[in-house]
Amino acid sequence: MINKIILASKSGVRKKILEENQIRCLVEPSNVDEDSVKDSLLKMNATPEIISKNLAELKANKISQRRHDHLVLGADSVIDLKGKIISKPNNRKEALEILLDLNGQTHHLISSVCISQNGLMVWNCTDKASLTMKQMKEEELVNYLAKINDETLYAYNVYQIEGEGRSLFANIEGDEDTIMGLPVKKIKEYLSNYK
Ligand SMILES: Nc1nc2c(ncn2[C@@H]2O[C@H](COP(=O)(O)OP(=O)(O)OP(=O)(O)O)[C@@H](O)[C@H]2O)c(=O)[nH]1
Repeated sequence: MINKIILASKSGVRKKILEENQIRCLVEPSNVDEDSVKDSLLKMNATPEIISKNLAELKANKISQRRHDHLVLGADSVIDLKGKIISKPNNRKEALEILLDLNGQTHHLISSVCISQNGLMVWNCTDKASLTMKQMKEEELVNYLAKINDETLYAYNVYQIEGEGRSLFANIEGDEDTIMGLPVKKIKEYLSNYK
């Protein structure tokens, strides 16, 4: 069983999820330019799932190319609303627009993971959760946003499922770890069988 890998992510949440599952990790963020990758993939009509898979692989391969001594894990999470990718807001006006788009609708939170070795993908997985938002008044959404600080809003997008965000939803199907950015059960299974 491998229990020490490199996490190619600046996400403290992902590190926490790995450590809570007895997977020790060294952190080396990839700092991949996600927006330019997304833009070029969208020009090729890539789906949100394809975009998240590609970003996870780019992040893992970039670090793995210079760290041949470890397995490297990259990850990416996207919101898929009826086939349209919903990226993180750049300001509070955009955050409210996202919430209004998600309002009363069902969307998917897709988290993709890639494990690379010597600069190449050796394993990957993608997991989806389905979240149905309550039909809320705009005023309620404004009041909700007022409770979310900038750091959380711009790091995690418009909801933190383990926090205030849960109150937005009428129904949630799927793994909470996946929603938080890491389908850790599948990762554990792979690493425990790694030879
Ligand atoms: N705590 C929490 N974090 C969430 C939730 N939903 C998404 N996230 C985090 O939001 C971020 C999604 O953005 P990504 O681009 O996948 O990752 P990142 O944080 O920018 O970090 P990199 O992997 O370095 O790109 C990740 O850090 C996820 O862990 C949630 O409900 N709760």
